[in-house]
Amino acid sequence: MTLDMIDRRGLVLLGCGKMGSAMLEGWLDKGIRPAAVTVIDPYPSRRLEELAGEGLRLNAGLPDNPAICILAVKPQMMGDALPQVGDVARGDTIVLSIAAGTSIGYFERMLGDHVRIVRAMPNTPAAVGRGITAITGNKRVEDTDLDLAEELLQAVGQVVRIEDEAQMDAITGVSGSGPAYVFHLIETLAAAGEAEGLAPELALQLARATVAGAGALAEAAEESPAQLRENVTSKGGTTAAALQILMDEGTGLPPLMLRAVKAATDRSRELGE
Ligand SMILES: NC(=O)c1ccc[n+]([C@@H]2O[C@H](COP(=O)([O-])OP(=O)(O)OC[C@H]3O[C@@H](n4cnc5c(N)ncnc54)[C@H](OP(=O)(O)O)[C@@H]3O)[C@@H](O)[C@H]2O)c1
Ligand code: PRO
Repeated sequence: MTLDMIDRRGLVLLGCGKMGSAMLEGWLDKGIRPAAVTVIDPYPSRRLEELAGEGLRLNAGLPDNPAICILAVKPQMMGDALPQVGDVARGDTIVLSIAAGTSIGYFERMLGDHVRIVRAMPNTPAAVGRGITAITGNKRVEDTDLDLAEELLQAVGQVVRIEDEAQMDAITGVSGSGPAYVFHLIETLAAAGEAEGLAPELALQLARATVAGAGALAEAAEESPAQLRENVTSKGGTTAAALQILMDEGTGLPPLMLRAVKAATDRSRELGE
């Protein structure tokens, strides 16, 4: 129903890079027609040009009062890019920003505090419909607006609603940036396999399938991640030998992950200053 309404009134996407294009593919998959989408991006990808051949409006004028306008440019580019969609502030279009660190207050100052603003933090597994996005809105946003944003974002994965915008920084540090930590885990697990004598392609295949399989099991199983870890760990066996290093309170993953997530969270706060 909601996606029908978006399809009818139109969706504007400002910035269609890694995150914008990941979400766009999900929306097209869910049945939003290319003709309902307007993309503004100075250097469109080949894929966007292909979609323009199917009716997507590329760097064209804005539709009259679109249902939603998604802001997906880098935080540092937002000030330059935003005037291109300033007209959406005249209607009742929902403005949904996915920019890290950039506060609702910033958009209220730039567009006016009468505008319905939703701030969201998605992640790139959205490209395969397995993202998770946190959302929150300003005072102008009504429940039905959040329902619309939620339905749109559910097209690319799970959605959680939060009350306190300040939590967005930590959410960015955990799930927004988190896929990169997991990809780095794959890289380092494969490199460690190579160091133990495995061929590079085999090491990468093992590491990739192990992380993907463990992730799927963690999501599907009723047991906690701690229990699933214990299920792998035989007393006096190989996993216990590795976990002694990985779980070391002083030098293992716990202090390292604390520092990494804190660095991302702090950077999100800085971007908002
Ligand atoms: N990537 C992620 O995992 C992720 C996750 C959550 C949130 N985010 C947020 O999503 C936003 C986009 O990140 P991204 O990783 O997708 O970056 P990106 O790949 O650089 O995408 C941004 C896009 O905006 C375009 N752009 C630059 N200036 C513009 C302008 N004036 N008007 C319209 N478009 C313009 C860029 O074009 P050029 O490349 O030609 O400059 C690029 O295609 C950021 O605010 C980021 O904080 C990203
Ligand atoms: N990518 C963006 C960044 O690195 C925001 C979360 C993931 O700033």
